[in-house]
Amino acid sequence: MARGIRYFLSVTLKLLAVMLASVLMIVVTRTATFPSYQTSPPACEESDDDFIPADKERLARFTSAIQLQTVSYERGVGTPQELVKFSQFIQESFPTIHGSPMVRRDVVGNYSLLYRVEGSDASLQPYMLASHLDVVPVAEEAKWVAPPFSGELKDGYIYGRGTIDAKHSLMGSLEALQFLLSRGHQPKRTLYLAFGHDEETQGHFGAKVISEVLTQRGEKIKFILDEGTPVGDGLLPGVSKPVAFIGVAEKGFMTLHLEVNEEGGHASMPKPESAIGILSKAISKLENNPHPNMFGTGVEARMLEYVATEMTLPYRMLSSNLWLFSPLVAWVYSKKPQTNAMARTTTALTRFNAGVKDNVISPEAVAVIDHRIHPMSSVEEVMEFDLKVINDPRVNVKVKNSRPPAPISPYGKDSPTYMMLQETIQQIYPDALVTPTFMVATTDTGHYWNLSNAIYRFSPYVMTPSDLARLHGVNERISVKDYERVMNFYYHLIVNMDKPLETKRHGHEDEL
Ligand SMILES: CCCCCCCC/C=C\CCCCCCCC(=O)N[C@@H](Cc1c[nH]c2ccccc12)C(=O)O
Ligand SMILES: [Zn+2]
Ligand SMILES: [Zn+2]
Repeated sequence: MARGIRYFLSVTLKLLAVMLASVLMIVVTRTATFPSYQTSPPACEESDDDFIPADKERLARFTSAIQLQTVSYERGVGTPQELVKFSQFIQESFPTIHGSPMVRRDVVGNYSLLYRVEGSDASLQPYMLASHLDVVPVAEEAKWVAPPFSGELKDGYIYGRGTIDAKHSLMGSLEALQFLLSRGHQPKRTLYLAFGHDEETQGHFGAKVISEVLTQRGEKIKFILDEGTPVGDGLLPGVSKPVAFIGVAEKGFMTLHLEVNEEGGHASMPKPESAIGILSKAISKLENNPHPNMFGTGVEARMLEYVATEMTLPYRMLSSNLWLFSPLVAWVYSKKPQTNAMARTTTALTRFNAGVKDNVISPEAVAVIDHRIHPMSSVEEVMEFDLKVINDPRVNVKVKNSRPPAPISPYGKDSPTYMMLQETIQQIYPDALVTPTFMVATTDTGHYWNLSNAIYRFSPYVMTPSDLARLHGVNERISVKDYERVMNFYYHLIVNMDKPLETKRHGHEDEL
């Protein structure tokens, strides 16, 4: 009997050792031979005629754009006079665009702007460059090193609300178009510039109406590029080179209104549970029971694989073997808010209101939860999860607003449009790696799904970890060098869109 057990143990141990050795071999082989998704940057053909300098005039125009306080506060509550002034400012600042017979300008939804630049080849599908006119309000003004609506130049940076969100792309695309038109260039492919006026409050009166106008015109758009993820410097652990993140998808969202109604009364005779207590327990349960970590099931895994060969060895090993290490990477990602946002549906408690007086038991308590839904989950799944966690019929849960995660746009070598975007980025950032990702925040593109199946979100400026807090925060700024890159990025993009979207290099024909 003892011999039998010994024999069984020794066979089991040998089997385990063989399995371990095989796993190790697979890990080592995959790490050593993992394919590179990076392409070398296109040859540089740039001449002086082919470059938009951030000269005095262009910088002055950008400063003026920042000085107009086009703030959006709440849904439907913006700054109409400033938006009108901004519109006039754009008309005066870009006379070549506005005087061109190729350009049609429409004011949509009272303040949003839609430009159509007629291409010479009507058989080609138009494409669209999007941005927005509005900005978020300023808080903590005293902490700014320059007034937030000054557009002041300080140590090589332009400071002000809107510099990276998103007047850089609005002004940069207009500068590029003006530069091209003033050189007598007519694009082959028709292009739209779409500037919503209320993106910061979800675009219900801007982008949504732009989308309706284009739908009425029967327009199908080849691809859409909106504001989005930047060129990260130090944002991705294990990569020392800059990484340009192209947002090929976007999380969904669900805003929940939670309400508890109980009997109020005199504070001297409380019941064991109050409306405030019941609601507090419910939201505390939600905070303590995060939605499942879904890392590895979506684009975030591809993001790591795209840069795997460029990572330092430990990260390279993990990223080229996600079949094995996904749970470990998922755990690491869950440790920091900005990476956790990529791993799961997040739960943010954004509002909590109750009570009117110190000695009155409040009959009512309300809270708002802002969920951002992982691209591989759904509105329904999130709701079901929350109700199970709360598990209390006294808590009334209502959906205020929701949007499912965005469809995933084509990416990689099979998508000529994505590859054109990648090459354009490399023309401006030759040292950067390029990788697909998804946006954890939402953009106006949520209103454009019916117009195109190829929607990308990218902002061509560099962002370091310490810059993350500037977005919607204090001391928002862009370097002069980056603003110059923004203008030249759009310039190259417009030029590249006139070349066949092919092709030999990637083995695909353009289907229009
Ligand atoms: C490992 C990391 C890799 C990726 C790094 C990426 C870093 C991210 C850096 C920059 C992203 C820039 C995003 C800019 C766009 C922001 C758009 C935005 O803020 N939209 C709002 C829309 C909104 C307004 N009210 C509501 C209510 C409910 C849902 C949405 C909104 C937003 O998403 O909050
Ligand atoms: Zn924005
Ligand atoms: Zn914003």
